[in-house]
Amino acid sequence: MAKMNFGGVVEDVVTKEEFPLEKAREILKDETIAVIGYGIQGPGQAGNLRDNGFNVIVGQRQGKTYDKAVADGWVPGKTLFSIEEAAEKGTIICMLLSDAGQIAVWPKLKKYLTKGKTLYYSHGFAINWQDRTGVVPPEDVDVVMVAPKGSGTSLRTMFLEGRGLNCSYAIYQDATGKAEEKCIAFGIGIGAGYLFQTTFHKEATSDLTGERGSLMGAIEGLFEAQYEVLRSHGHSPSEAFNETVEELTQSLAPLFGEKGMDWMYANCSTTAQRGALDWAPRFKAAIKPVMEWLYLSVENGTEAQISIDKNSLPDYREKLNAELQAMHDMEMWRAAETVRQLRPENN
Ligand SMILES: NC(=O)C1=CN([C@@H]2O[C@H](COP(=O)(O)OP(=O)(O)OC[C@H]3O[C@@H](n4cnc5c(N)ncnc54)[C@H](O)[C@@H]3O)[C@@H](O)[C@H]2O)C=CC1
Ligand SMILES: CC(=O)[C@](C)(O)C(=O)O
Ligand SMILES: [Mg+2]
Ligand SMILES: [Mg+2]
Repeated sequence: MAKMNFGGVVEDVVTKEEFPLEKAREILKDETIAVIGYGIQGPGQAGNLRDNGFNVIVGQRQGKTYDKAVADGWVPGKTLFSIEEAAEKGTIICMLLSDAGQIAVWPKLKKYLTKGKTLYYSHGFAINWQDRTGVVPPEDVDVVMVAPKGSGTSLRTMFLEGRGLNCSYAIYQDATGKAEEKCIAFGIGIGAGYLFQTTFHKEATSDLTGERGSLMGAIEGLFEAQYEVLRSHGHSPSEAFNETVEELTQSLAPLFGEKGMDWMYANCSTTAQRGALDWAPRFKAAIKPVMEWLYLSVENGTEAQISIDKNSLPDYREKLNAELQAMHDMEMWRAAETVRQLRPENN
């Protein structure tokens, strides 16, 4: 553990310096890691673990993603199995099915959680809302979590670029006395940037807040509101899109990603700085009550229940795809396609 100061608050975190890959390999050398589910996180975690020299198998039901696993080099009968076969062979069972899928398969899978095995999650969902999910692990298994703070797609691409995606980790149940070292070793194995400690409860609530908030929901709401106001006042799609999204992703967000918001501000005009400093508190005041509403809706289980109900419907995928298509078809995101096409590096 390294003690690091985060804005005046000291936290214990794990980095590859105190916990190198060789140590992680040593800790997990006798384990068979069974990655159950090959959607978004599955390929990222399984691929990184395999490339890092761990003993990994994949369990996935037949269909398009099974074929993707084959295309990625997982060999049927050797490293690629049905969900149940993989769960039987694995000593670390990684629940990387969708959160609703985990509820559906739990009754079939729990019999493979024999004494001393490890049940691994990348989200606090199943355990934190166990009154709604029905997931109650046997007492003689370790239950741990490493939650990558980003898409499984980025986990893989950042690994291939020699970078790392930050992850949180938590221990829910330590039956063997070795849950924590296994958990951290796993996090290093999947290519974490640094690892910070949490609980299943804190991960689940912060994650659902973040994705509904600034990471996905709030940012789309912000973009749509500004784009529509600009368009309704006679600005062209090109102007509205560049002032709302393109400039942010291509010029300004990389600046504050690299050296902080004040540095991004400092690299903009004094006119922009004056206005942004005046308007930031107004947006904060308008948005904060919605954030409190969101947090409450997560904390009291409403958001989890909506996800469970909607994502357990037999046609959830068609319905989700239709909603994503409607987003794709919005003028703003169609304008985006032309803007991307016009990036000099794209033509
Ligand atoms: N998508 C991401 O990048 C992130 C996901 N997570 C967590 O990681 C876990 C996995 O999430 P994703 O990779 O997004 O999952 P996903 O939605 O991509 O689904 C993974 C797999 O689940 C299988 N599946 C779904 N329902 C099933 C059922 N009833 N029976 C059998 N198989 C079923 C699908 O075939 C799919 O291959 C979740 O706990 C999620 O909250 C955490 C961080 C980021
Ligand atoms: C990518 C991530 O961590 C999210 C947004 O929380 C998720 O995909 O659930
Ligand atoms: Mg997340
Ligand atoms: Mg999430």
